[in-house]
Amino acid sequence: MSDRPYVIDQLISAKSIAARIETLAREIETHYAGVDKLVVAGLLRGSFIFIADLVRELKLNIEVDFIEASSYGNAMVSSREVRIVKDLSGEIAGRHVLVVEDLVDSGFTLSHVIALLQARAPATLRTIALLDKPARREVDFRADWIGFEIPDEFVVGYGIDYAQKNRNLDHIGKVRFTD
Ligand SMILES: O=P(O)(O)OC[C@H]1O[C@H](OP(=O)(O)OP(=O)(O)O)[C@H](O)[C@@H]1O
Ligand SMILES: Nc1nc2[nH]cnc2c(=O)[nH]1
Ligand SMILES: [Mg+2]
Repeated sequence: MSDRPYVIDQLISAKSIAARIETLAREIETHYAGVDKLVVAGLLRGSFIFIADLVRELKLNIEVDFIEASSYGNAMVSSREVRIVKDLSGEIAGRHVLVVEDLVDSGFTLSHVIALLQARAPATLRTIALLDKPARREVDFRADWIGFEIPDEFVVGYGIDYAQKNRNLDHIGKVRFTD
């Protein structure tokens, strides 16, 4: 698959992402006003740029943790088997947890991770996803905060890869095959 020639067309600019994150950060600050500490847990690898930008906008007392899940490998469709590659480093029982994800597509990844974390009895557990592709949903799942709803396109950039490439683009693009 990944040896097919392709180009990347811009879908969401770096400026639009930054503006949207500012708005989301204010909503999250309002939601957690009065909470003394929040665990912000990023889902690796795709969310690494989003979480870095989001936490720098949040004027809250936070801790950062990561969990790594993978279900796509180098493919463009979900294997439907979500592998936990790395667990959170810290305990979350009784704590307020916000899970940060780059993209909800079929919904398998985030719903699996949320079920796993919910079983650890956090005080609250919420989710934020930069991108939502509702047309592709296979399990009933909606993040609590969403950056952008996008059409059914295979996207890359701003942390998101195609066969491990393009994560370093500063914007979101869509893959267009040229063969
Ligand atoms: O809603 P879903 O259909 O489950 O798809 C979304 C997930 O797929 C991608 O992760 P991937 O498994 O490719 O791993 P990565 O984050 O390490 O790139 C993306 O980062 C989301 O985590
Ligand atoms: N790179 C990439 N990975 C995904 N995983 C689920 N949907 C997508 C997508 O649109 N792009
Ligand atoms: Mg991911």
